Amino acid sequence: MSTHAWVLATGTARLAGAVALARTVSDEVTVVAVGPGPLADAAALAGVDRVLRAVTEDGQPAEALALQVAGAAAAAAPRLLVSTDEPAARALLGAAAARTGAAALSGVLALRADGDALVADRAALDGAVVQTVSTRGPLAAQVTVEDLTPAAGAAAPITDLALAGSPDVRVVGREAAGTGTGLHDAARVVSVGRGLRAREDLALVEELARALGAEIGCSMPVADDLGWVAKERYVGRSGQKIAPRLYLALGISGMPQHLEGVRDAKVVAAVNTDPDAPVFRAADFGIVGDLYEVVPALLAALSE
Ligand SMILES: Cc1cc2nc3c(=O)[nH]c(=O)nc-3n(C[C@H](O)[C@H](O)[C@H](O)COP(=O)(O)OP(=O)(O)OC[C@H]3O[C@@H](n4cnc5c(N)ncnc54)[C@H](O)[C@@H]3O)c2cc1C
Repeated sequence: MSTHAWVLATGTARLAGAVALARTVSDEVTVVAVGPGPLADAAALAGVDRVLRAVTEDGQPAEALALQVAGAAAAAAPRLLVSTDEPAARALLGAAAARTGAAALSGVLALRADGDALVADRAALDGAVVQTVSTRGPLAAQVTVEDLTPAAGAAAPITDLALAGSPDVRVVGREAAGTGTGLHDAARVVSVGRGLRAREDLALVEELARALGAEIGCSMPVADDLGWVAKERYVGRSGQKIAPRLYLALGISGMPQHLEGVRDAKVVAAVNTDPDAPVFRAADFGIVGDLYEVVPALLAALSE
């Protein structure tokens, strides 16, 4: 099956991975680069056949062009539309899916052709299940991929995407968000999950963080459901994406949504009582054990 794909890009993070995934079922892959002008130049190096450039005006968020990009998608009618997990790219994908009538799927891990159908494997139920979804119609896939370094090659040609109008939407203010957690600059992060039994036990984790000169992070439920740690500190797909030199996960199961936040960490270490916890598959170092025993032992070792 020959399938023309459009990859909607508002940044370059994981773009080459998204292009490579689109290519598994497509002979021709076009990146639609929606953002400041230089984005298209970077996208042209992502292993793509051509780039359509939709330049945002000064201070205009990429999502402001969602209807215009969706209109262009409807005119080109690609069989496959793809975005990474970047929030702005997902907004563009949703608009394009609605306009083109494509079936929208999130968390797509792999694609293949089966006769005239496109078949997607996608993560469901918090990543506990991989669903296989098939469609004979157009597909709009938000893909969950690793970052790739594209093979060196010539830059793809860039042409301007003709857009009907430019919406009057501008960023009119900008200030640092949240409480300035320091997570983004931290060389070390000690992060805690639902393996922690009580709020007061956070003191133990904080003591370890102090001893390591680390910032505190957590899984989503610890911040969102339990409210034990500030929401600005939860790590993952819908939380903070961080790149410390050391990420120490204490009592965190390691669901894909959490691990997406530490894809760029240099070293991931995990402590979990369950030897089959998914976190160990992503960890460079792991201790199968009770954090209530391992953390005091680490503190004792650090004080020696
Ligand atoms: C759309 C969507 C977006 C999401 N975004 C995020 C996100 O951004 N960030 C995020 O974190 N989650 C996110 N989630 C939720 C995610 O799927 C998981 O549910 C969540 O990460 C689980 O948190 P946890 O690991 O702390 O808890 P659990 O999954 O309950 O794991 C607790 C772990 O602690 C271990 N444990 C228990 N006791 C001990 C002990 N004494 N010592 C050591 N280990 C122990 C257990 O073996 C278990 O592995 C999202 C989910 C969805 C659907």
